[in-house]
Order: sequence, then C-alpha cells, then structure tokens
Amino acid sequence: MAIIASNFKTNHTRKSTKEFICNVNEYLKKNEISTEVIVFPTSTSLDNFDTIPSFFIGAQNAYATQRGSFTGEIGTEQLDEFAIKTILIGHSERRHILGETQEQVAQKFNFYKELGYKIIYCIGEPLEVKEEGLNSTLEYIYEQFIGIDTDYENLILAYEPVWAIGTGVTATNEDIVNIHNAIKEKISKPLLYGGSVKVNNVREICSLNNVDGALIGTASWNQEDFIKIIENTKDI
Ligand SMILES: O=C[C@H](O)COP(=O)(O)O
Repeated sequence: MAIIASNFKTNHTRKSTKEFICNVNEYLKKNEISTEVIVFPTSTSLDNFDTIPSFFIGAQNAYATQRGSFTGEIGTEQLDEFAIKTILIGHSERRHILGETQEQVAQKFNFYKELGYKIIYCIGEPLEVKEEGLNSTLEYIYEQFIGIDTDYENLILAYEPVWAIGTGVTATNEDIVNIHNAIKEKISKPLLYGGSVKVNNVREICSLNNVDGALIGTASWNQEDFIKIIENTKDI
C-alpha cells in the first residue's frame, strides 16, 4: 500500500489547514481507504486533529530539545501539546536554504529517534551532482546517511532530487528506479519519491519498482487534488 504524504511548506493558514485535514479525513473514512496518509502543516497550524489511525499529522521541523532558548524553533513540549509524533527531517530546503548541516540533521534525527517518533527522512542531490552521473549522485546521497540509524524501526525515507522540487520537472522513471534500487539494496525501509509529483503522474510513479509512495509539495496543497492523488493510488 502506497504511503502518501503532503508537505505544506509555508502554505495554508490555521483555518484552511483545519478544513483540509477534516475533509481528507472524512474522505478516507467514508471510502474506507486505508492508505497511510501524512500531512505536514506549518507549525502555527498544528492542533489536536481527530483523524483516523492511518492518517498522521507531522511537524515539518522541530529543534532537538524539549524546551529552551532557541528563538524561532519549537520543541517536544510544543509538539506534545498536540500529540504530534511524526516529523520530517533532512528536507533539502532545510539543508540548502536554512543551512542545516549533516551533523545537525543527524543530531535531530537521533533526538527524535530516542523519543520514538515516526521520522520521514529526506535525501537527494542538487543538479550539479546529478550531472556528474549516477555514481556521484549515490555517493552524495550516502553522505546524507552519515550519523543516521537506517535500521530505526519507525523510519520512512524520501528520495527528493533537489532539481525536481517545485520546478515542475519530475525525475524520469529511469532516474527514480536507478536511485531507489540502489538505496533499497542497502536500506530496507519504505522509500518515497518526491519532486514535482502531480495528480496525473502519481500512480505511475508509485507503481515503479521500489517506490513505496510519494512526498508531495505543490500538487498537494489543493485539497481536491490531494484527494485525487490518494484516490489514484489507493490500490497500489
Ligand atoms: O516535500 C516535498 C517536496 O519538496 C516536493 O515538492 P514539490 O512536489 O513541490 O516538487
């Protein structure tokens, strides 16, 4: 069964997030769909949502702390308020725009691992590395596993080539399969693909060998489209 995740990034308000989550939940319940669905709203939109057990709400980011003086960050005290036990770690926007180093990413991973969180851990190469070929790409990706316990039971991986994120340029099926096969040879964990996944290509992508679902940004922000994405993959 495919895992379908939506990363809201810096989109939606508390009001529209609530509406989105309630409607997706109703759709899943009414149609008895058991797909594992994960939505990552902004931290200001986190709340106590009453969702079915296969529908998880996660944090896009949090600091490796319970509480403290980390201006602009949230910790587990804030996540506990809403019973959030799912977190996205290592997203390329945090690595490349917010400057998180592999050491910081690994520290965060280990902190949330110790607390038993479901971790969706992102890896992926920028365009200049892809252009150097498959070996360089895999080398780059493997470096993103430094300090990460890839045997962690509550781990889901997401391969997101940076050049495909938010660009409308989806990786080719061949690109996806090459990378997914190589990662799966080393790590036996669910592996999602992310990077310009859309309503009309999600089924094909999720049907590829060693693709266990999708982590979607842009195309998932409209609730009707997100429901179509779930509908299109419900039997994979
Ligand atoms: O976390 C999601 C990814 O960054 C993909 O974003 P995108 O679907 O807008 O390309």
